[in-house]
Amino acid sequence: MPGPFGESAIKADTLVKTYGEVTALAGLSFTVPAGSVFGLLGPNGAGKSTTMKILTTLSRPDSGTATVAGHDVLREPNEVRRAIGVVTQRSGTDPQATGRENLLLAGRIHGMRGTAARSRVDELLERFDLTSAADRVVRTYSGGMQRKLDVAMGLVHGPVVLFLDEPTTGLDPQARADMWAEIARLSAQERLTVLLTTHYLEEADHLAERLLIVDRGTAVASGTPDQLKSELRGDAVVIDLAPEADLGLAERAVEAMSGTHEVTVEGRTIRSRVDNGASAVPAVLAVLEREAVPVAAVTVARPALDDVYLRHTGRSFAIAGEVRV
Ligand SMILES: Nc1ncnc2c1ncn2[C@@H]1O[C@H](COP(=O)(O)OP(=O)(O)OP(=O)(O)O)[C@@H](O)[C@H]1O
Repeated sequence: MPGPFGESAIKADTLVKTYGEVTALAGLSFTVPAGSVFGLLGPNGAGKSTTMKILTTLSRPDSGTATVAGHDVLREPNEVRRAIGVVTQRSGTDPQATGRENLLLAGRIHGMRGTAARSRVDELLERFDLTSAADRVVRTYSGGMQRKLDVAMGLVHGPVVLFLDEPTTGLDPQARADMWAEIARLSAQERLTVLLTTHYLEEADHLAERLLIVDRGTAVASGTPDQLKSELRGDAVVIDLAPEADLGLAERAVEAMSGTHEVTVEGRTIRSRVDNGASAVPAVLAVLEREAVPVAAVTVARPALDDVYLRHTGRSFAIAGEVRV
């Protein structure tokens, strides 16, 4: 179902931004379907923050255009600001005020007053599981609670697009899992469009329906996490043979199967690449049974997003994270 501004909540078209000699964005284009979670990934200095700043009207591109929620970021910045929520890495909360006071203040900044503001704040406190802590000052909150309050503040005026800059950096695993669940719920149930940047490939894989890998100000790869991973040579199927199995016979049988590549044998383990692991496993088992080769175990492993990242940026994610370009 198209939203009020069509199927795309964000359209960036050939964005260029330079800072003196440094080209932060070199013609970046992408679209974000309405109601989806979109992940922007890239090493330090790739241009993620610059992109966020342009889309949230805090910076102007040298050239190129962008629309957010159907409004042009340059010609209609006020309409864009009304339609978006922004949660930056640095918390915008006042630690000396209570959670409720912070939310009421955020509402007031958006012109919300009286009963409407109070009931919206109650609703958000409830949704983010902060009701019992609502009247405590924020400096007593755990990191996870503070982050939830940050996101609640970004949502107080009911935006249709939410920008989240590294939403779970510094959170413990439980708080991260809670935040993931909340972001997934917001997009699924409320058709909120979420653009997030993250340094956690696992987070991008888990949460983002589509990903854009940015490097040196341009898009180097995009697609669903599964699409990006399937660009690699498919799934790995690992067959552990029983001790009495005929190794040579098993290897020949697997090699002869169509759609099976790169068959290698190590000890009693046969590894191969297949296009689709889930459908290949029953076929592999059937072939080995026909040849009377006893099998101890079969496992399927999908390529990790880190492999995709390495392929497209020439650097592994962990190393790239430390490199300033
Ligand atoms: N205000 C500025 N003045 C000068 N150079 C800047 C400015 N802002 C960004 N840059 C440069 O532009 C490039 C892109 O920076 P940007 O902050 O967009 O990258 P990023 O992908 O968000 O990185 P990070 O993950 O470190 O936040 C970098 O080379 C950066 O040094």
